Amino acid sequence: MANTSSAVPKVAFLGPLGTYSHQSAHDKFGDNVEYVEQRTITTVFEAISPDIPYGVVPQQNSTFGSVIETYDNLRQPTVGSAIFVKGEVTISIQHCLAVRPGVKSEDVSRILSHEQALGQCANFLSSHYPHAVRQKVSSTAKAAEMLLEPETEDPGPDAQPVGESAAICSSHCAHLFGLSVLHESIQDRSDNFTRFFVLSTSLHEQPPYVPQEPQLFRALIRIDIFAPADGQSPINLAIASRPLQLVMSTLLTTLGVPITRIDRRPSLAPIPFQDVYFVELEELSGPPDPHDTGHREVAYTNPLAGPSTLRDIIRPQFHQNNFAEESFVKNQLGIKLDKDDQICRLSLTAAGCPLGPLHCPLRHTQPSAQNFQPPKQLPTHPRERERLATVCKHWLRGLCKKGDACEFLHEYNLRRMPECWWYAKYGYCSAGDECLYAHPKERRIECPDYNRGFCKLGPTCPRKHVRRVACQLYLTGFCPLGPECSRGHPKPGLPPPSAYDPPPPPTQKELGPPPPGYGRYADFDRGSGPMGPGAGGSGGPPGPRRNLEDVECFKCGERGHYANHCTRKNVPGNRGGLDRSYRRYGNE
Ligand SMILES: O=C(O)C(=O)Cc1ccccc1
Repeated sequence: MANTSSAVPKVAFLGPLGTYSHQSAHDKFGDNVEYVEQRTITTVFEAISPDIPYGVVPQQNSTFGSVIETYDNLRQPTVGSAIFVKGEVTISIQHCLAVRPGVKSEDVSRILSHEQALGQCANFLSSHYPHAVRQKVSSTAKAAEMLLEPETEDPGPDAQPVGESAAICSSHCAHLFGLSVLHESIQDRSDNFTRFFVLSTSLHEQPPYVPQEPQLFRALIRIDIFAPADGQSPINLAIASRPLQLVMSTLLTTLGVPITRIDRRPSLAPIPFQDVYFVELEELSGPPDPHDTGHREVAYTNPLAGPSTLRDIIRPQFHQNNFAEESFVKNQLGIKLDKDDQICRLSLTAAGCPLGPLHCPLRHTQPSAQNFQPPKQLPTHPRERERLATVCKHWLRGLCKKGDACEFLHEYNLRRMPECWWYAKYGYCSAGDECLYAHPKERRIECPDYNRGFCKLGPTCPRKHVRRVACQLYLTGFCPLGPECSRGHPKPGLPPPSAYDPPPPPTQKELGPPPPGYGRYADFDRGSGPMGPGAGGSGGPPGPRRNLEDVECFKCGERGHYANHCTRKNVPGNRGGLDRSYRRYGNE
């Protein structure tokens, strides 16, 4: 049994002797320690100190779930700073119903036990003792002990008989207290296990039990909001107002190790409906065993220390490079650098860090999303490439309907203006250098390759491709018209390099009349070609200027001037001028 020498380490447990906590503590520590019984789980936590450096508390039952009192104590700030979860032990729980010797089952009107034991036997109690009052006490052994206590209060002469009490405890406990067992193995599930935490004042020291080869490593992480003390930054409140569930869900999707358990209790922070989470992580040393009953040697690893991938989750060490120059820049030059904090691993995930860059204590780098875009595929066809480098002529007039989908540039860029229509068509533009549109010099000469029969550049060739029917005379040997011939005279030999040179700027004489429809000359360009007067110069070849005496004003109907020079502004009719519809359709 317990070693009473004061030199041996002490282990606090939920007493009195005979509890499952006592049994589990003994399973773990054996006879090499002194056991110090405590009245409640809370007092076990309180007892842990340099004098009593270890404790054992029930934590989770396979049937009834978490031991609330333990988790409530795990919320305390001392846990994680002065008290650490250092190990665990799992035992099988077999309850019995014990009574004072001589008490029969029909006399039982009250059943005492720890709330966990009452919960694990709930079905049995409902079916066998439906009318018995269930009373929670601090432990199973305490319940057994209470059966032996004399009635303290005098019930008075008129009081009804209260009946007999029974206790749910282990058979060993019943035997210890000299009780009779009415029913054995009364828990609702035959496979009923409870895990106990081994608490220690030291995170690093091995507790006084023989360490076995651990089969897995676990870590318990508490995620909480700490209440802002007076004078503290209001940032804590800001964090508090953020739902911690978000942190949790992000953690779940981000952590690379299995989360074996999550518990949640109301936070100790004075914020309504704020919870504290306990996340249990597991680092498997081998593949998980599907027939695993949970009885494996477990070592608790400090997630912040030691060679463990768990540490990387809590304090990720990646991306952190300290260069020698940094200290020189900071200390010698006194230049402020970016925060030296670790980079927040959550911020690098797709879900992002729920605390945001303002409230997260770690560094949030913000690489541009552009960095992760695949490079934009340039069109392969040279003509398409040329388009990408050309301002959209429709956009320039505010008429492009394609918006972002337009393959031309939507920006003012004088270097990338589209080609001047007049220049492209006629090889000159009367606006000359004033013209905002592009005047590619090559456009003014005919493509010597095309004239020979084939230009490999096709439509992308900057020079003019003028289609001509080959001159039959020339092909058969001699054309008397020579260069004046309007038909093609394809040369068999390679053109000289000078044939590709842009021509010298045209002289005023060469320019001739301005192209049809161009600006201020537009009125004079309405040639009397096949489309008749007023057909417009756009697209048509420049015709000879009309004699003004032949021109009839569209507005007033008089001859001698165009409508834009009409002085009779108030004449009614079409577009403010005369109604001349009768002329077209007759006078009816
Ligand atoms: O009361 C005890 O004996 C305890 O150790 C707590 C407990 C109760 C029921 C199952 C497991 C642990």
